[in-house]
Amino acid sequence: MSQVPRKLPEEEEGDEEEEEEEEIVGLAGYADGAESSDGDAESGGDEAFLDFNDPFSTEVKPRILLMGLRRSGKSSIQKVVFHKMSPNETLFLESTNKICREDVSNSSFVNFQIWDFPGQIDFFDPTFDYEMIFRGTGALIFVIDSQDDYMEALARLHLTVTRAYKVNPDINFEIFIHKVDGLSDDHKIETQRDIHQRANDDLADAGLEKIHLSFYLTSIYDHSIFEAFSKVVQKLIPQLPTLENLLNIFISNSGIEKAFLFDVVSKIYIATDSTPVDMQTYELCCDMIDVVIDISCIYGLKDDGTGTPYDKESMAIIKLNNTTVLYLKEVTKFLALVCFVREESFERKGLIDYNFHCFRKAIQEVFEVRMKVVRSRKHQSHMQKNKRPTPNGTPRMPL
Ligand SMILES: Nc1nc2c(ncn2[C@@H]2O[C@H](COP(=O)(O)OP(=O)(O)OP(=O)(O)O)[C@@H](O)[C@H]2O)c(=O)[nH]1
Repeated sequence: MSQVPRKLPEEEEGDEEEEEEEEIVGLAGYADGAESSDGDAESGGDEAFLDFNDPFSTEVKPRILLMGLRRSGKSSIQKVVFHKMSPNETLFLESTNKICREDVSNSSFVNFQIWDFPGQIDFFDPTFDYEMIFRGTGALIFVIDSQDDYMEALARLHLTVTRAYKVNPDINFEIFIHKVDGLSDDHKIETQRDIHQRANDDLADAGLEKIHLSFYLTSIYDHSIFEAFSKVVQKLIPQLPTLENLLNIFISNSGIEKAFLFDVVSKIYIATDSTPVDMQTYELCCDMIDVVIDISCIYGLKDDGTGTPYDKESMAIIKLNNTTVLYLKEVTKFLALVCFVREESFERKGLIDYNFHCFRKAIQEVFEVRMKVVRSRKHQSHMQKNKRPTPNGTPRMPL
């Protein structure tokens, strides 16, 4: 089953060629057609898997697997992060009984597929082709319910990680110690330490200490799940170091304290400058995006309901009572820059805006490089197809 990604109002069909390119570079609009270029994947056809075996396509459209025991919270995470479901509503989610594949590439900059596995599935059943699944995977998120006894989860984690690593050593293993909203601060730290220790000991006992596991404390009841997902996604973005560099240059030349590049739809931040991120700052950014989109949806659309709530004109300034200014500006149709600026630095808004203009241009250039590669690749494969003779031996093109 594939679920339709959340969309903001107004959907238009775009030119097929253009749509595919835009989707890859992340410059596509909210108005993109609902048709997914992953139609093959959705239908479960072989072509989808062939596509994932191609290192280039893996790079641009990685697959993220959500695994873990039953009721650990996998579907809730997916619904809250990508469908804006309120955490309380997840109480009524039914147990997943088959693999749910969702392509998020048409709904946001963040361009990947999420596969939600049912907790009770025995994916090492010989009839189940796990090799095929792990081969095209960028990240494997293993969800552990911290409010439950996690011994069984740890055993399953070990089995999953070792099998997956054998098939594809490049997978990022991301462990979500989930539902920590029910734990005290001390208990959280202790649980994380214990899980970390046991999981790594198990790997060391199996002689696999080279496998790296990353741990996150998460809950759908606060922003921790968005922050953790941001970090998982960032590791899959090949342009990340360039984006970080650009952000560093931008903030140091503009007197800005901190800047985040956000995917507006999912509120995942795809890059930030190299100063440390604190949770409160991130939460404020998320709240600001919500305010901007909500107000724009209510007052920004035309009388007949057309228009988009986020476009080239989108920007917002919020002055906090602690002499800090929050400044949001549109970068591309999917991305927003959210900055923290001191009031005195914000007096030089002209300078900030000029630097922003340069920053935005640089970002677009970064993605244009990718677009050129995609175009030339497409052209090459088109030429190769045309060169192949027809089944009766006659050439397809005049020689
Ligand atoms: N307290 C708390 N409960 C959560 C959290 N995330 C999910 N839950 C609850 O956990 C229960 C199970 O969530 P699901 O998302 O259905 O779990 P699942 O892993 O997809 O389960 P299967 O589909 O059976 O594999 C639901 O009642 C959720 O409301 C969390 O962060 N904190």
